[in-house]
Amino acid sequence: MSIVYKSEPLRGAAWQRLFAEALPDLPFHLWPETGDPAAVRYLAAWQPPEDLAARFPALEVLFSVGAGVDQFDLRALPPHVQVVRMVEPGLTAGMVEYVTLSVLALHREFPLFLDQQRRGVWAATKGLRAERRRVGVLGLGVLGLAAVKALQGFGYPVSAWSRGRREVAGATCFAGTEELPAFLAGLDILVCLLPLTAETRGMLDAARLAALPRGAGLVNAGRGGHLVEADLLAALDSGHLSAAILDVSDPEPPPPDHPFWSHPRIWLTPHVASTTHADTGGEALVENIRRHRRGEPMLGLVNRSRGY
Ligand SMILES: O=CC(=O)O
Repeated sequence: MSIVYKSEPLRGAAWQRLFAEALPDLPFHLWPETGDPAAVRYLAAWQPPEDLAARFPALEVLFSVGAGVDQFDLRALPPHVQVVRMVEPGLTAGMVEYVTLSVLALHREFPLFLDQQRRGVWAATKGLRAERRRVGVLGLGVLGLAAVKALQGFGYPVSAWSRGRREVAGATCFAGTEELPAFLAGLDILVCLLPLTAETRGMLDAARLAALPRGAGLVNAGRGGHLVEADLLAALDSGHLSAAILDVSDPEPPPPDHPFWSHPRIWLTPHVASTTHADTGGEALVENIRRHRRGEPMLGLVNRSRGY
């Protein structure tokens, strides 16, 4: 029985050392080294090999080394293979930082002031107290929930939307497609932390952006595929939206002549909102393999038909 790691090599080397101590009976191979392919029970990867099923016939669990699993072709995996996304405190903390920074930047109108600086304009605005700035988070998974709690700490009235009904202390929760317009209509800042699935692809389109109040701002730290980029540009250029902070695009990076590079009201970061940490991520993987061996549910287990 063994595990193969196929992703960023430095983190792989750290995890190999950790596994040698924590699970010494489980050989840890760094791709393209796999040992006996028929002995491979676990694969930790960002991009699995295309011939996954034929190459590793005894594979039981495919672990994503990141929070998302949209990079996997879930339909092509043998039905018995379990899929697990990364849930680890370092990844969550990084996302909380990014979302907090972005919401504070929009709340304090930094995109406007930096654009004014470039144009040599010195003009103050009145600003708004946090208690009056309505912030909404799309997605209430591990990351969405952590973001909601952090934002509540600043005094923002926070609401959240999820596919299924959820309750979060102190937050107004909306559920399902039918409640999406009401959720969006009550926001000054929208944060997208959804998983990318067939249902959420293209969700932030002209109609959804138009449902936000005039002057609202957008943070997308989910996936580029959630956003119809042309619709965002139109909403910014018409003045309906005030600014957008984007960590993701589709494709990544955007083509050299893409307006995202130079738009005065867009801040673009190169998919850095959060990454799996070598230490805490390795510990989370060890813990999940222990759980799997004991027949216990793994943290971050993906419902394959739902896609997250
Ligand atoms: O986008 C990054 C991840 O899925 O961890």
